Amino acid sequence: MASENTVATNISSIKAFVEAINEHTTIPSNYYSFIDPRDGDEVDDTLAAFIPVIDYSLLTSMDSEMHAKGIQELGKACKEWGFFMVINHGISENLMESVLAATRQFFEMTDEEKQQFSDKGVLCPIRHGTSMNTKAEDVHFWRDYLKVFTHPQFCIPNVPAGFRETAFEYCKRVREVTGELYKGMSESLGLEANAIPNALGFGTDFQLLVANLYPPCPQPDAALGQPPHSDNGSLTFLIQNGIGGLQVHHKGKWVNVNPLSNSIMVNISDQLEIITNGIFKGVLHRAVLKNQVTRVSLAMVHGPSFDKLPELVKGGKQEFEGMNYKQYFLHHQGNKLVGKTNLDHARA
Ligand SMILES: O=C(O)CCC(=O)C(=O)O
Ligand SMILES: [Fe+2]
Repeated sequence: MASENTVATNISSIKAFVEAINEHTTIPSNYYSFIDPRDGDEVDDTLAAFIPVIDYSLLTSMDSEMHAKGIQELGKACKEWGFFMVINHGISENLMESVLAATRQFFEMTDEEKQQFSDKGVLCPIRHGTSMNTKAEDVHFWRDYLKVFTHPQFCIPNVPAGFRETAFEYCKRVREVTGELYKGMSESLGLEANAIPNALGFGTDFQLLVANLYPPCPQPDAALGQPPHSDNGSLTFLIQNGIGGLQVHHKGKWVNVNPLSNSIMVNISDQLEIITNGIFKGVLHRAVLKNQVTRVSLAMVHGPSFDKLPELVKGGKQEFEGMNYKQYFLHHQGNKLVGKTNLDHARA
């Protein structure tokens, strides 16, 4: 039995750790994110009803009034929340469920089967591991992950059966929606539609699949699945297995996200904040835990082309220094994630 005084060392999978403990009442002390449960962290659910909903069919509409309405709503969401739910995106519920099921099956493979994918470094195209960055962090997180490069090269493993095919289709569809959102965002800033796609090198852009597994946690109020952070790319798409856990930070409060059925949660990330000179905000977010069920989420991170220096699309006093995305990615993934401090690294 784990006790409050236990410091867990060498946990290479929190899933395996949880399965090995039959009776557990406390978590290892180096998983405590909060001294007192959720110490000083106010959750305000009255804000949840105001989370922006973006109707994708408006953005792609041939009707100019409808299109303009979609653009206006998208721009507002990017500026005020840095987060929204997309509806009517045209990606079938069946595909979303299949890719989540295949992801879950990946984690359900034996430790021996997963061993070949164990994390060997940030630039490794397939890596399976636990927490966020076990080498750099003092506190660990109740999460196992699989991270795979999916564009320009598609590197999904051949196991479990069907994972590669389903993920290929999902990644392709999500990238199409990303391209349209980039165009809509450009227009919302009064720029021509291709301004953001061009600034990010869309075409040879980077796409990363991040699968997250959060096993049941005996003290869900003491630990976190992921700490408060912003994502390193430009736009992240998130779906989950029907179990909530994402919280976004808005106006100084945490807000639980309960996505509308068949919607995709989208967050603005650091690279869009950089190229818009801070007009769009990368949202601070974190993952909280449950004590009875396993949560699976699938984040598709979209970033600029790896070797391109993303270009500024909005003028004014430049808030950020140019840094190519590969450098930024290495910095973000190779260090401890503390809020949005990685963005400070790119500040002018
Ligand atoms: O699982 C979640 O709700 C959050 C995932 C996330 O923030 C990430 O993978 O970057
Ligand atoms: Fe994230």
